[in-house]
Amino acid sequence: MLHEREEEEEEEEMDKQQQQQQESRSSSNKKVDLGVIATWVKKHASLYEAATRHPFIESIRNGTVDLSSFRRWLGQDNIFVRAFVPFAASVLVKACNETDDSSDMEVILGGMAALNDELAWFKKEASKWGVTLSAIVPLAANVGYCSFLKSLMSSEVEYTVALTAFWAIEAVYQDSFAYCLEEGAETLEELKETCYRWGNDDFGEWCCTLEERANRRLQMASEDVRKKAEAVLLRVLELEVEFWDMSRVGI
Ligand SMILES: Cc1ncc(CO)c(N)n1
Repeated sequence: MLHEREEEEEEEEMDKQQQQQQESRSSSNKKVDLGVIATWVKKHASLYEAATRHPFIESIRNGTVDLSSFRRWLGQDNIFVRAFVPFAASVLVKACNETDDSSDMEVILGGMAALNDELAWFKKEASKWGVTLSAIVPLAANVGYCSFLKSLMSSEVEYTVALTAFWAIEAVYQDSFAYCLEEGAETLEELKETCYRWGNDDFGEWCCTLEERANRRLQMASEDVRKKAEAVLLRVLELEVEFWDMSRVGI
């Protein structure tokens, strides 16, 4: 009897160990599913949060935003988007030169089509808010960000690195403005169109597709290129924080 009981306990112990091994295998699989970019967003969560939950964005979401801050942001962002167009075009050129996968080109082209509407939207929105776009001078944070974009256009910068920056730039705006459209947000009615411009679900889905394309390239990239891409992601997040800072009055 005692011998049989010991055998049963041994079998139960074996089953338990196999169960634990199975669970650890499936949890490690979950880690693989995260993807390189989501792993970096998790690793640098405080900087990502600083870029996507900035006080300027919080003030839009809770309805307390100073409208002169908003006007300043609008005038500066129009300048940024005009510098972003050639950067996006340079990512498209790198995609055509460096990848065999034509779906990257289609995803990037999709983003560029939106940029065309965006330039027209800034003109309309500026006249709604009495902002004379032609009179706006780029402030220091904007000059710095635009020159960073220009540096990424160099042929020395790998497609995978530029694609990661492209994703980060778009994803910060999508995440920030979607936050202002969430249930319970108190965003002013007259600011909802701006938030919707980047916060809408279609743009959100496009950003996810862009993230998948970037992850695919990052997975197959060398360690050196992955390191450069991570550094560029962090730099974009820092520049986004400085851009929001610049928009607040008196800075
Ligand atoms: C500063 C800045 N970052 C990202 C975007 C997204 O297009 C934008 N319009 N402006």
